[in-house]
Amino acid sequence: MKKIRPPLGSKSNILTQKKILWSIMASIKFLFCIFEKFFSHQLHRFVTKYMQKFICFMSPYIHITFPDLISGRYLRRIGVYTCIQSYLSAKLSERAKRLNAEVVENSQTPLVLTMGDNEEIIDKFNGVKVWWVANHTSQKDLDDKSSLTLTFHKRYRGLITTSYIQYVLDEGKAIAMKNRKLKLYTNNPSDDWRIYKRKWSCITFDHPARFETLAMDAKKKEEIIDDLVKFKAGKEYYAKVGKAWKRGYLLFGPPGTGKSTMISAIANFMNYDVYDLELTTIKDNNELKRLLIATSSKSIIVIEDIDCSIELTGTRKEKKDYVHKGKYSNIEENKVTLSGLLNFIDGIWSACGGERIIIFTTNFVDKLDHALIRRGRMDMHIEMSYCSYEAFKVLAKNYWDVESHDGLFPIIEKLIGETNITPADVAENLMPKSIAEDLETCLKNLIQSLENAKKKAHEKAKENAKDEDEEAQLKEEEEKVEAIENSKENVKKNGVIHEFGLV
Ligand SMILES: Nc1ncnc2c1ncn2[C@@H]1O[C@H](COP(=O)(O)OP(=O)(O)OP(=O)(O)O)[C@@H](O)[C@H]1O
Repeated sequence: MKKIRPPLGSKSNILTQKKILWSIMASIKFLFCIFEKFFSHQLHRFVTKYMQKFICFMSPYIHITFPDLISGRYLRRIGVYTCIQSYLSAKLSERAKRLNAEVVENSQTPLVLTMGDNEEIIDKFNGVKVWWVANHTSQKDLDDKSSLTLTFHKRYRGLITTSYIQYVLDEGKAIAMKNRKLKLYTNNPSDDWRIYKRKWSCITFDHPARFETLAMDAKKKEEIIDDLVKFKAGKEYYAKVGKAWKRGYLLFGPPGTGKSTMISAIANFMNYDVYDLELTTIKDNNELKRLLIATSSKSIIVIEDIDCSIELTGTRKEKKDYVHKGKYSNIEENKVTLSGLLNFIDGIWSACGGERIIIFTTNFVDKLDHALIRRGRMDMHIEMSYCSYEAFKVLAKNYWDVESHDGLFPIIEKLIGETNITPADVAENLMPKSIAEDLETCLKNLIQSLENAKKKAHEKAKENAKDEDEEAQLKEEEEKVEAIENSKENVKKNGVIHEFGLV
């Protein structure tokens, strides 16, 4: 009798298929258990290894894993993992469905969204599809490990390993740099290097100064901004002309004219970290070089009050003479020499890393050795001068959001043209000391300060003139006495000659 088969897709047929599937799976599991139980560990590993190799050989896909090597470190530099994560977060997080939220301290955007565990997202590069998967393994007694795996078809190996990965790294680095908070570094005394394993200590750099709030001549400000923009975009240009990608600025002017404020404005404008180099704690040129090597690119290296930090004739100076009197005040000599500093600025080591700005500040530009500040080393000399009316208007806008005042601005304009006042003093007057102080009170305070400064300058000039007069009078008298003495001497000499003549 002919057996009647149940129709395909019927309930009994599906049940039969399920039974077969279950029995195949059970058999595999059974075989696997026997294999695990009766074969040695080595053989087990050997078979697993070759199974994996076989699967890889059969699969047309390539997998590249990028581990998070520096997870959890205090000084977290922007590494490959961070770059890729930034790229994926910014470009693709809207496509991912499971996200991790992280509160990152050093980021401009405190809440950073990254791909969730085992989340997969697809990216396209020149029409080629790639897959990114985030992995996170948490093992007992071991550190948590995170990694990102990139999968693509082996046909596109060349394109992906050269162009795409580089593209992702460049984009990710730019995004990470834009999002991070700037850092302010200061060098540790070398005796502490071994203890803390760090040459530089850092804190978040949060100075609000910007070029818009900087009170100075608008044309000069524009020139500086143009120079910075050109420098930032100048990677290829510097390579073409064979020059290291760095630029030096010398800021000079009286105290309180905004040299430090300018450095902060440059750092914020360029989005660069600041390395504040304290020369007086450095023992010798070698240490100076090692500190330089430990700085990163996209940074500003600052030496404030360079005239107080080093003997600029090239000879050494006693440490106890320095303004800085700390741990090292008992050290007799600072062995950082002028030639060491010149090497620091443009020796072969200075080229490592690139994209660096070096800034010196001084109140006494004439005291500096010409070799230190010649063009090429300090490419731009910027004079920070006393407050002009234009600069005052910037400060008035900063502090009170006003651009004019019919009664008081013209008086200030006249007085500011007649006397020297630093932007720091103007700023101090414009800042209200209590809630009761309004704009008019502050402007009147400023007028009072300007009048006082004018009076003081006038008295000083008079005193100087008096001193000069007295000095001139004294000189005249001295000359007269000298003339009388000379004539007496001559008479005496002539007399002697005469006497000789007589003989
Ligand atoms: N050009 C300026 N624009 C805006 N604010 C300024 C300017 N100059 C000075 N100030 C104000 O005065 C304060 C002191 O200025 P700053 O420290 O930048 O002067 P400096 O020239 O570096 O002085 P020093 O030579 O004593 O170090 C700043 O905090 C800022 O508020």
